[in-house]
Amino acid sequence: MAIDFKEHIASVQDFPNKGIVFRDITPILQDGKLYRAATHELADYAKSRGAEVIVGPEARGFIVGCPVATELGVGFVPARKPHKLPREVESASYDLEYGSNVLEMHKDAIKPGQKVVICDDLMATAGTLHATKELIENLGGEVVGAAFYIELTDLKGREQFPDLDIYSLVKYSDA
Ligand SMILES: O=P(O)(O)OC[C@H]1O[C@H](OP(=O)(O)OP(=O)(O)O)[C@H](O)[C@@H]1O
Ligand SMILES: Nc1ncnc2[nH]cnc12
Repeated sequence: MAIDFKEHIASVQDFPNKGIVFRDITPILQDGKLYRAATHELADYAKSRGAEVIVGPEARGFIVGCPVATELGVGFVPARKPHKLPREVESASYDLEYGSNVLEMHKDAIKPGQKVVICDDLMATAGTLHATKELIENLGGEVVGAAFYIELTDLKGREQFPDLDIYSLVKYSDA
């Protein structure tokens, strides 16, 4: 029977700021069967999109994206918060549901024409997706899909990317 991942996501009112309902995936991660099942779902999706590399934004995108990459036997590229990567970087900034974000990738992280699937735990405003996609495209990669455990549909992130294939395991309409 299909797993209802929503049953295993904790909703925390007013975290980190008043008015935000934080969707916490740690109950999935701490259960080996659930983490593996969620990984398999995203890996099947990424395979169907022809992913040659997985990109994950720091930090939860590492937790979600790394096992997908190893499952498929493709590389993983981190999009990191500023001043963490030691060599020449490409940078992009964007606003979040709370706060703002700058992400960086090594300039040689993506080969021109490489097909990339972005993996992260959650899409809210899609600011992180925007910044990550921009970085990949500036480096010559092709973003062939984006995969999330959770999509907050009221924030209309998906509508900002009419040409991008977006996959999510669960959706919440009350952001
Ligand atoms: O769609 P958006 O509005 O951009 O929000 C989604 C992003 O916010 C969270 O990351 P956060 O920046 O809080 O960092 P973390 O993974 O280090 O907790 C989450 O993991 C996504 O990357
Ligand atoms: N509501 C939310 N819950 C968890 N992570 C988030 N990142 C941005 N918005 C979030």
